[in-house]
Amino acid sequence: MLKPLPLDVKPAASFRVGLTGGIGSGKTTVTNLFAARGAAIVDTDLIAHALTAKDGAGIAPIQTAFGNEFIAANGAMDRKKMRDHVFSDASAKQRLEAILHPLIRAETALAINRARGLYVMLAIPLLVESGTWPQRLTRILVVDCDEQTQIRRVMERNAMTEPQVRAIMAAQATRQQRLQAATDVITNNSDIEALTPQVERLHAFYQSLIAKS
Ligand SMILES: CC(C)(COP(=O)(O)OP(=O)(O)OC[C@H]1O[C@@H](n2cnc3c(N)ncnc32)[C@H](O)[C@@H]1O)[C@@H](O)C(=O)NCCC(=O)NCCS
Ligand SMILES: Nc1ncnc2c1ncn2[C@@H]1O[C@H](COP(=O)(O)OP(=O)(O)OP(=O)(O)O)[C@@H](O)[C@H]1O
Repeated sequence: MLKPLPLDVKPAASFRVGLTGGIGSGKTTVTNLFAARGAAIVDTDLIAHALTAKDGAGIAPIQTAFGNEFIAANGAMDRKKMRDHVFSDASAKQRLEAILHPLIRAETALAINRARGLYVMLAIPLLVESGTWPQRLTRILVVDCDEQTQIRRVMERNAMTEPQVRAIMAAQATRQQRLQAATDVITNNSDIEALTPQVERLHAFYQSLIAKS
């Protein structure tokens, strides 16, 4: 039985876990398990989605830079169309990132200030790729997954082909680069049940580090 969540607790400001992993490695699945144990999750993918939803701050600059065809009828960014575009055109990806990354950083800073829980866990897909995140984090937790499993899970979830998934993976750090940057690793090659003991061990470890600090 899990203890009631410490929802009103201001987290230890200096203790920040950055969680990363390749596309489909299981970041969301793992952060949900930490959230259930009282960690405050700030998920930069969710922030990026909100910025590109109808009336999000990213919509007007994206419309100007990419044209109306990248805005869906409901006013949100057409995600599938943009995904196909940016992962086959590196300069388009750079233009999209130049619009969204400063907005994501600003919203992330606000979300960290609002966060309540035992500690803050920041889910950042491009943590290793970014020059700035690693030095702002206390721990770097990598969700590691072998490439075939990663590809299979994304193909199943997003109805994508293997070349499409591989094009996204090619735009990301390699598995090796992520593992080199890691202070902690969760392996997600088998079933969801295999994640729980790994999460519980690290959650206890993080709390012990906070208690000592
Ligand atoms: C390219 C877009 C349109 C694809 O949308 P889609 O709904 O298919 O994917 P979603 O946003 O849920 O992201 C899923 C995963 O794709 C990968 N990914 C997304 N953006 C990037 C990127 N710029 N470079 C490499 N991988 C990326 C990450 O592994 C991420 O977890 C979208 O991801 C986007 O707007 N990206 C730019 C913002 C960004 O860099 N986000 C990631 C870091 S917060
Ligand atoms: N251990 C597992 N067993 C079975 N399915 C899993 C497991 N871990 C994750 N999945 C499934 O694989 C897919 C990808 O997982 P998840 O969304 O957690 O990854 P992610 O790293 O957050 O993805 P993205 O990079 O696209 O944001 C999801 O459909 C999820 O339900």
